Order: sequence, then C-alpha cells, then structure tokens
Amino acid sequence: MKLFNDTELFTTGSRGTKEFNLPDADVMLIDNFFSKEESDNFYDKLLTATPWREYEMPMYDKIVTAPRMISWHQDKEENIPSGNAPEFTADLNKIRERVETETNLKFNAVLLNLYRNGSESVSWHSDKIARSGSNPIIASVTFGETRMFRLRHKFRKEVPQVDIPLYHGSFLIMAGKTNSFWEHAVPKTSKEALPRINLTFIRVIR
Ligand SMILES: O=C(O)CCC(=O)C(=O)O
Ligand SMILES: [Fe+2]
Repeated sequence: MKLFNDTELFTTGSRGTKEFNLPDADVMLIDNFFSKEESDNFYDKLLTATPWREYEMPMYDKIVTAPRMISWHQDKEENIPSGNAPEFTADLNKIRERVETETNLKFNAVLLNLYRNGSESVSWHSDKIARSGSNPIIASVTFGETRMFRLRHKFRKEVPQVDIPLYHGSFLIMAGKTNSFWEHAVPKTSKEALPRINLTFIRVIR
C-alpha cells in the first residue's frame, strides 16, 4: 500500500523535546523522533503486516469489543510466561532499538493499537499491564494520523487536564509516578481521521 508517497498526509510537528511540568508526573515528548520517511515506511508496513485483532473487554456488566484493534508482541524469555504472544518482528525490533537507545532502558513487550478512524478511541485509564509493576515506564510511539492524547490527574480535580497532539513519528515517555497519579485517553474525534498506529513499549517483569 503506497498511500502517501507523493502527498503529505501526515504532519510530523516540529522537531524537539518537550518536558511537561506536571505534578506527580514525569512526561516527555519528542516530536520527529523518527523522520518523515522512516515514519511513512513504518506506518505502511505495520498497517499491512501486523496481525491486528479485535479485543474484548469488560464494560460494566457486559463484554464489549474495544473500539480499536490491537496486537501484543513479547520476547520469548524463559522466566516470563508469554502465552502464545507473537515475538517482535524485524520492524518492531528496529523501533525498539531506537527507543532503547534514547532512554537507556530495556523493553521486552509491545502493545500495538490501531485506530482505524476518528470514531475509534481509548477511554480514560491507567495502564494496568500484568507483571509490569505499579509505576511502569511506558514508551509510546505514534505513526499515522495525529490524535489527541489526554492526561488527567486522578485525585486533584483542580489540576488542569493536558492535551498533547501525538504526531506521526513522535515519541512520548511516561515515567515515575505518572501511571499511579494520572489517567490518559485518546478521545474520539468528529474530524476526518486516517488510521493511527500506537506502539506502547513496556518491560514485563517476572
Ligand atoms: O494510543 C495511545 O496513544 C495510547 C494507548 C494506550 O493508552 C494503551 O494502549 O494503554
Ligand atoms: Fe494506556
């Protein structure tokens, strides 16, 4: 699929690192972490080659299909039960390497999310990823459509909500107490929206 070779479908923001000055949180954004060319290439390949699947989740007393598609990949390590999770592909490894070099951290699992259009979303939550501890470091990469990433403090209602547009090729890291004190969401949008791919890297511990 060569959707965007000669057109500028996705904006990439201006290059640079931004640290957010938020209470009880450690959030940093790097726009243009991947070049436009790299981002177009990863978007194209991930969109077509990922084993995207629907995801059933509990919602009140029902089980509903999440309004996005997902794919979970994990290293086969002896001490970590990985079920039947597929391993990292060559492209996922390339992206992981860049993230690890930047952060000096090691990640052994990635959750990919695909928002096919503006009606797809993720509602308010903190990341409750099994075996990653209560303060996991979450490294999040975006390819494709720019969507708004919202953060809100869980306990201090007077702290303003933060809206961060996540551009094609951007890299967001949430560390420290962020996950214990803040929730995040990617809301629906009524604007025309092409697909967006998010990769959330995490370190799963024993
Ligand atoms: O798509 C995003 O940027 C966020 C995804 C997310 O919050 C999650 O998968 O837990
Ligand atoms: Fe999340």
